[in-house]
Order: sequence, then C-alpha cells, then structure tokens
Amino acid sequence: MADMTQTREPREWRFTKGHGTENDFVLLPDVDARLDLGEELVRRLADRHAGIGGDGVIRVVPTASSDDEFVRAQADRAAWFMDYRNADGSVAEMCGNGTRVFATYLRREGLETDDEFAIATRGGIKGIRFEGDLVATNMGPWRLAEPSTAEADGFDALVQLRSDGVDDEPWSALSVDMGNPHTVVALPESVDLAALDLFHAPQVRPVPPRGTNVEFVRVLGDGHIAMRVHERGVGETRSCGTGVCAAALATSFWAGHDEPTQDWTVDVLGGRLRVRGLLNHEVELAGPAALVADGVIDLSTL
Ligand SMILES: N[C@@H](CCC[C@H](N)C(=O)O)C(=O)O
Repeated sequence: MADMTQTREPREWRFTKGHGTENDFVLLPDVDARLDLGEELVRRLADRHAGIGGDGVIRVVPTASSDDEFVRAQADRAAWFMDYRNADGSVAEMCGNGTRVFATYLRREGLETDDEFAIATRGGIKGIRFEGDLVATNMGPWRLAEPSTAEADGFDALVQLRSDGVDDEPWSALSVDMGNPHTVVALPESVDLAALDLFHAPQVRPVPPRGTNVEFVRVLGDGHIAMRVHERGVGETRSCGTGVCAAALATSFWAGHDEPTQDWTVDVLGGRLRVRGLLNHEVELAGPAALVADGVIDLSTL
C-alpha cells in the first residue's frame, strides 16, 4: 500500500496519459495545489505493472502555488508549472518531451488558449509555440558543463557500458547542461547503435555530481543523427527531448561550431525530433505530442 499520508486529499484522482515520441507520462491535474506528490506515490503511478505506467509523472499546478521559491518567482511570466518527476520518484529540472505534452494538455483543457505561451519549470521559463501538428519549445540557454576541458579536447568525460564483468574500452563523451545534466557519447564507427545494451546505467567518469542522462549518437548524414538514451531516474527510454538537444549540440560542437549552424533532425526509437539553434545560445526543440487516455485512479489501490 502507498503511504497515504502523502495525500491530504480524496483518494480518487483524475489523470491523463500522454507521450511525446513515445516518452510517456502520467499527467495529474492539481489546479488547487492539494496533491502532495511524494516519491513513493510517483513510483507507484509510474509502475508499468501495478500502476498506470510511464517514464515520468507530471503534476499540472499553478505556478503561484508551487512550494519552490525559484518556481514561484516565474509566476508573472507563466501561469502553469510543469512539476516533473522521473519514474523512480526523483525530481528533475526539465523534460523536453514533457513540455510538449504538458502544453497540449493545457490547451485541451482550456487552461491556455493561445498558440504561444510560456510554462514554468524547475529549469526556468520555457516558451511554447504550436505549429500545425508539432509543438516547438524554446528550451532556453544551454552550456557545456566543463567548458575549458571541452574546448581543449572536444570531450570531458568517459563512458563505459556495464558488460557482465568484461570491461569494454571507455568511450569519449561531452557533458552538456540543458538545465538537467547530459553526457553525450561519440559512438565509434565500429559500434552498432541498435545493438547497445542500455539496461544498466552506463558508468560515467568523472562521476557527475547530480547524476546524468547518457546519450549515444550516430551521425546519419548532414544535419541528421540517430540517438539512444539512458535516462537518469528512469532507464532506457524511447526518446528524451533534452537529450536530443544535447546530442545535436554536442555533434555540432565536435564539428567545430560553438553554436549550431544548421537545423538537426534526430531519430530516436520513438520517432523524430527537430533541433534548431536560436540567438543568445538558446535552442529550440520541435516534435509531436499525444494525449492518449483519461481516467480516474483510486490512489489507495496503489
Ligand atoms: N525525458 C525527458 C527528461 C526527463 C528528466 C531526466 N530523466 C533527468 O533526470 O534529467 C526529456 O524529454 O527531456
């Protein structure tokens, strides 16, 4: 049984299930900010066997009602806060695919009515723009996590897959901060992206202080890459929006550009996303979002 002291609330709660390129989320509307979303409750909701199932859980809450002072300070620019949690119950600063699903939910529910609006996240304000079937998110500023090492070598980390006691050669990687941490691996030509076993968390050196999402990249052509990802707090997922941006930015950096000079198409297991460099060292992510189910869950059954 879940620890029901986490909810000061009736046990029945509305939810919506959605995904962005098959990175899937349980959305919990909390317009009165009554739901105390603890780690255990998140884990149980995200459980694919005993709960609803998802890579993450997103609480939809007024920005002004957040208990996080940094988030509350965004209330004059964004009415709604995307309170994102990973499937293991941990809190993350940002979720790129989540922003599109969250924005699509806000529009469907009439909580936002324009084609363009801002949302609040723990990683700051993100601008949303609906364009046809796609949703574009201004992901805001990005940065190299270790600029001096990266500028000197093109890489600042090593990544190794766990392989049943047999140590593989470590691969060179670049740490990119998208609000949340990423380590992007330049996969050697000889390695088959599709064959990687990403069941276990890759080992990253130096050990990132906040943990990291790890992306594996294969260049397919001019402005076109394929990526697989092991997400912090989740495991392998079929897509990661912040990871897709980090992968495109790292590939661009390795090609000698401090800012991306072209648009990138990124293929992930769950579909295709577009990354575009913006002015001021910012980056835009565009892709689809789908809301696939609505229901009511009795939280006491989890
Ligand atoms: N899937 C998300 C990223 C979710 C957070 C990540 N696992 C972390 O802990 O940083 C995306 O689309 O960006």
